[in-house]
Amino acid sequence: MVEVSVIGCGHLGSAVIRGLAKSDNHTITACDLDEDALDAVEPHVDRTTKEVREAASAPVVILAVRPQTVSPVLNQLQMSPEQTLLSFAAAVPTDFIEERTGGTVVRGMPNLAVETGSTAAAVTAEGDEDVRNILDDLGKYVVVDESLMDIATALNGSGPAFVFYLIKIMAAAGVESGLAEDDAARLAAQTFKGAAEIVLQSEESLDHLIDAVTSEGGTTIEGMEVLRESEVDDVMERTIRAAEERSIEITNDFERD
Ligand SMILES: NC(=O)C1=CN([C@@H]2O[C@H](COP(=O)(O)OP(=O)(O)OC[C@H]3O[C@@H](n4cnc5c(N)ncnc54)[C@H](OP(=O)(O)O)[C@@H]3O)[C@@H](O)[C@H]2O)C=CC1
Ligand SMILES: O=C(O)[C@@H]1CCC=N1
Repeated sequence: MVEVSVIGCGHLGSAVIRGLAKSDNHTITACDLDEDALDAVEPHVDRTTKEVREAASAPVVILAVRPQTVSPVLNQLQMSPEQTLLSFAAAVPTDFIEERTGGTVVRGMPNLAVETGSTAAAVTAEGDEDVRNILDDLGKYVVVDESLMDIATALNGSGPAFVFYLIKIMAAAGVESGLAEDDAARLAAQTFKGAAEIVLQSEESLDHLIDAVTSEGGTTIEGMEVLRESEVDDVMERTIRAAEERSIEITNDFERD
């Protein structure tokens, strides 16, 4: 069992808690100022607290508060170098955190799929065995240089929102043609999941996989023609860039502090 504290039990923190609870490998302390947030995660944790200092003793402390709340939380968090502070706060540089904690800092950017143990995460270091176990239980991760955390934040951190939007558009087209909403939503979501699984498991290129779906004289070729002639490449590029630029902007604010 790895003892872990999660500070901030909002959207991400509560999803981390539910994901870790499913793996059954962790003793979890949940910390938040908000009583409702603690009540919501209470069935999945061993202990809840409103006091940051009570969450500070675990070997791994996960920081899942909003960027602007990081500094006040760190002011109350007494940690030592053998403990790891695993920060999931977007755009908060490692240096900024290291200057304010005695703990060993690992910066990470997961996404909401921590909930199902299928997150895509970028981390600046693998950390010790406890940290690696936690990351493994939450999904898959890659180790990247800190300079790449802004693009990771846009791609895999914000990414689920962009994918949810695409699922919504595809499902809506199905409903427009007569599918029941539930059926359309399931077909669209399962199609994303299945396609993603093929990409992860196949050694073929994405162009090869597109070809494999595109039967001669069939349906896909018509759809692909519309897609290729559209502005979707530019739109998705701009979507990712906008999120990346915002991450850089927030990072710069921290570096000025
Ligand atoms: N949402 C996501 O998909 C992802 C989020 N992140 C990062 O995770 C962090 C949290 O994001 P998200 O979960 O969306 O935000 P939320 O606002 O949903 O959650 C933050 C939680 O922290 C609580 N909080 C505020 N101050 C303290 C404090 N002093 N001590 C303990 N808890 C406190 C908040 O309470 P209250 O609301 O009362 O202030 C809230 O419950 C951010 O830094 C974000 O960049 C990273 C990857 C993905
Ligand atoms: O929107 C945000 O700022 C956070 C970071 C990545 C996902 N959510």
